[in-house]
Amino acid sequence: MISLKEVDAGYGGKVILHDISLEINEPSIYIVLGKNGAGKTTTLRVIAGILKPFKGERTVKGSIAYSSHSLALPEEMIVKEALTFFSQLLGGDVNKAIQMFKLQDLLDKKIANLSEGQKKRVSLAKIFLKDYDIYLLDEPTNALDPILASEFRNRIVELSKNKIVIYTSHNLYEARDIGKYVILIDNGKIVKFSSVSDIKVKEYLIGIRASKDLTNLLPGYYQGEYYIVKVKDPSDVNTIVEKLVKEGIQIYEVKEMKNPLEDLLSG
Ligand SMILES: Nc1ncnc2c1ncn2[C@@H]1O[C@H](COP(=O)(O)OP(=O)(O)OP(=O)(O)O)[C@@H](O)[C@H]1O
Repeated sequence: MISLKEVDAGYGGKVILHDISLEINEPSIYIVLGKNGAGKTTTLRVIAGILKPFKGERTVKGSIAYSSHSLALPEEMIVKEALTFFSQLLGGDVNKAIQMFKLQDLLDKKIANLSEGQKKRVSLAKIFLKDYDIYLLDEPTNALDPILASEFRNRIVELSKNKIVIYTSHNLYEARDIGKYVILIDNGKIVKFSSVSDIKVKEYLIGIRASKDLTNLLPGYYQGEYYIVKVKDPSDVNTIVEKLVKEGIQIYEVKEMKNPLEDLLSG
């Protein structure tokens, strides 16, 4: 259970979070969205109990796993030593965590010499050594390769059946993919707390790079080598791709040109 009541919090006397109230009881995935500097990490720090509010009330019942933005790893240790150290400190099963994050080949490497993604895997393995009641995950898939990121998201969905997971992200697609609730933070305030299914995005801008000129086939326009089409729902992209393939056109790339979160935050 997490409860914040009229919390102000920040750093060095400067208020960053203004009058934040939040009640979370139901096990589920809550995605915290917001622009850079909006206050997502600060909110997680308050929930984690690392940052004491200037005013208001914080109540949390249950054990907390916190995966911070800054990875906070002992850089001089090799991976195996670090995980053993964490398991001695926190308890838990090192081998399970090693397998979960595919760390077998990295065990004898010094943490300082790992790539960002590899460090992220070690840092996530640390919080999956044992079970917690509440998981606070600050951009957990950032720097993970797409396969690991997808496996990780599946694991989190499974976990959220009986745990509270609060997950910050910049990506509304990721939110839609796994989130049940969205907490939108803007300028240190919670401006929206709703079901993901209630979030309406006006339109998605999709860029298509293809073997032929698409001007006469689809309503849209060129921006560099991408042909831009506007769709109301991400699933419309499949229909468009199928249509183009039927016309014998080769598709090199389909990508999201603008994060729909921008629309959400601009009202
Ligand atoms: N340790 C700190 N000391 C002073 N100010 C800080 C500190 N950490 C964050 N801030 C400030 O607090 C504000 C909110 O930062 P926070 O990290 O919570 O944002 P965020 O939404 O997580 O951003 P991002 O998406 O960039 O991670 C920013 O203006 C930031 O400069």
